Amino acid sequence: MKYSEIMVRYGELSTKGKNRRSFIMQLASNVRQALIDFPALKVHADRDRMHLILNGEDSDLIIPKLQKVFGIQNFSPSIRVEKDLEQIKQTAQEIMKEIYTGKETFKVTARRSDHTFEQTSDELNVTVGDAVMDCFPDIKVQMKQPDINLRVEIRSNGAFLSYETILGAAGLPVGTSGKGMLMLSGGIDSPVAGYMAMKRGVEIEAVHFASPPYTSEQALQKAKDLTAKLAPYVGQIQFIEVPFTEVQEEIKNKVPEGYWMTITRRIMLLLTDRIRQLRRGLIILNGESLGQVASQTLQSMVAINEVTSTPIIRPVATMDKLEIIDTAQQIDTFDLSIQPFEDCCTIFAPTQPKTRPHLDKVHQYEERLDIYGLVERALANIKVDQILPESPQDQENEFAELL
Ligand SMILES: Nc1ncnc2c1ncn2[C@@H]1O[C@H](COP(=O)(O)OP(=O)(O)OP(=O)(O)O)[C@@H](O)[C@H]1O
Repeated sequence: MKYSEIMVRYGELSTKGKNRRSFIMQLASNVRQALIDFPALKVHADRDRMHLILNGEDSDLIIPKLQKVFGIQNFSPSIRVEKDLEQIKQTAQEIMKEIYTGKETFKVTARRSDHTFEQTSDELNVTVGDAVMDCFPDIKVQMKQPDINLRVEIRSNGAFLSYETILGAAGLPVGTSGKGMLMLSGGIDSPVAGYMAMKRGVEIEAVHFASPPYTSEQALQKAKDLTAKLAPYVGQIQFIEVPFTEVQEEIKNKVPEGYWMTITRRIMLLLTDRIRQLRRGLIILNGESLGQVASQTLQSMVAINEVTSTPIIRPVATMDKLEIIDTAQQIDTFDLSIQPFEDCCTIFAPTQPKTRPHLDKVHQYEERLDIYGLVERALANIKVDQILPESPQDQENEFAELL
């Protein structure tokens, strides 16, 4: 069906009182960014709804992208016609001819914001309903939960007909809650943590620690590909690659094996916090989940967390692994995450990491390291890349390479 516009209904925005205006502006900007590949499309946001004027752009390509924008409850693609009863009736009939299979019940829901229009909403319900029944005399009308709800809206700039309500991604528009640094490994959990944070409005930047030559180019690429899977929710994500080889070699040479993991994680966190300060983030996010591995016991978390007072949000902390996997599958990161490229933590993993590290020992071993120098050198060599959503073209190319 050739739609002329998509009408967007806001999600939780309605409960946000005074902030409403800035929320709507952020959502409009996120929608524009997500649909940047459709130059003719125009976005008009008003207090209650947002209207995407398609100007000939293809709604089939736009809809999947719009479904990833947080802050949208649902949306309806609609057809615009002149505010003329004959045209409205005819379009209603055309829509029904396309979607009615002989079984569905239906009703018409008319709404009139232009009160100069010749019929009231109730009258329009009857007029359009009769027009449909002229075409399909046996069709059943049902007021409560009909299979097809044919909506007619009379606004100042035309009459709009729609029948579909497509669920949006809900949540809050990304950017309305400030910025957080997401510690992104190549695992299953951290991309899910990033997705969940974005859903609550947090803008994320991905921080990834790489230890070449111990970690491969593919491991780095995997982290970037995971970032590209998260990018459609915002349009683009900054990816910060932190060189971590020197830190890990120093730890391996100077710290007893049982404490490698704790001290590695402390320095990762310290570095992430410095990057956060430099890039004006407010919080740190990671994919830690309670009790999965040695680094994620409560005692370990306390020892690692000691290096900063910055809030660390752990969106998946209390989720079961199966729940996390479920979300990873929904957001299409799972298959990438399980690719077996060695991460910097796996390569330098001690055989028996301390699950209950003692802070006095941690401090004692850290004395052996020039932490200040290690941190400054790593910071001086970070690389920042802008990661864009994977385009359908890239996906085709990847597929072609496999053939
Ligand atoms: N190389 C890395 N770069 C950035 N962050 C990392 C890295 N390794 C671990 N982290 C952070 O520490 C958290 C816990 O790491 P851990 O090694 O226990 O999990 P993982 O299996 O590597 O990854 P995930 O938790 O994402 O499944 C990760 O979720 C991530 O936030």
